[in-house]
Amino acid sequence: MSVQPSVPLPPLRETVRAHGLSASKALGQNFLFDEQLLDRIAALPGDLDGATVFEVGPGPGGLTRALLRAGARVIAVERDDRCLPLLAELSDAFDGRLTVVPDDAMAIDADALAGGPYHIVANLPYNVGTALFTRWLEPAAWPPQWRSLTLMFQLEVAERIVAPVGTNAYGRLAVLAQWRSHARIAMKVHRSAFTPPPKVMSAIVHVTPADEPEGVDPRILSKLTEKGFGQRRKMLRQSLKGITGAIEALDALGIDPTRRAETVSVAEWVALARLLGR
Ligand SMILES: C[S@@+](CC[C@H](N)C(=O)[O-])C[C@H]1O[C@@H](n2cnc3c(N)ncnc32)[C@H](O)[C@@H]1O
Repeated sequence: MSVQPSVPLPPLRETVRAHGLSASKALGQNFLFDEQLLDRIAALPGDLDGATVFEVGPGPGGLTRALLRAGARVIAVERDDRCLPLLAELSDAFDGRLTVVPDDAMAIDADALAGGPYHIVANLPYNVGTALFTRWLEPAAWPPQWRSLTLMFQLEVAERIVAPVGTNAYGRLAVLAQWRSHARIAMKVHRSAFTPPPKVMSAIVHVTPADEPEGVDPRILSKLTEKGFGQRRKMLRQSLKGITGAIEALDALGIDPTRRAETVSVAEWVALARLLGR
């Protein structure tokens, strides 16, 4: 479905030029202007007609326009006040379906703002992208209030999120993203699609909640992987020795303590966390 604005909007590049908005490196700004690409990204969460979407960093609003065209109600958090007049025009053109929160996304409770089920869609600023992502993966209650995450990362980060065990990219991010979620790279995006083009390639990761393994405290899993991958070249008996009971748990599960964190599968980390939580 495609909902057109009630007031015709000029092409985004023109709006940006008219407002004299230039990209700020400090705020991680790389803008997307290609409407077809933006519509493809907005289609990744599935049918958004009438759905609520939380967007971090709308900037001048390219992705926001695509989400609104897809019929979503959008709540967008933007730190850069220079973008607010452009976003206000967008909200008017789409009959108030866009709410802009001028704040730092790190200080925002998205669950409370959305007030019900919602999707998260964002071309994330690289400086807070991973911190926001791990926060969305770590709620105590599961399934979370969000129904899907559709997030643009640098390709290297996206590869770390979906990495299988035993690969160089496999680490804490992969375990946190995979132990109770399905995570996949949905689309690679060439650097030339952005203004200005970043130095590296990007990719969109799509994540949906999966069933949660029983009897696992997410805080224990978080601690274990933090220690294990914090010293990834060390043997487990060394990297995990600061966690009470961890060496005994390795033994009880038949996990060789001379192995390294990157050889421990997601299921093995989960089993370790479960045993330590008893
Ligand atoms: C990569 S740009 C994406 C802009 C736009 N969504 C697009 O796709 O063209 C990242 C956006 O996040 C904003 N931003 C950076 N840090 C932020 C933060 N902590 N909280 C909210 N927005 C932030 C930037 O101002 C910028 O607009």
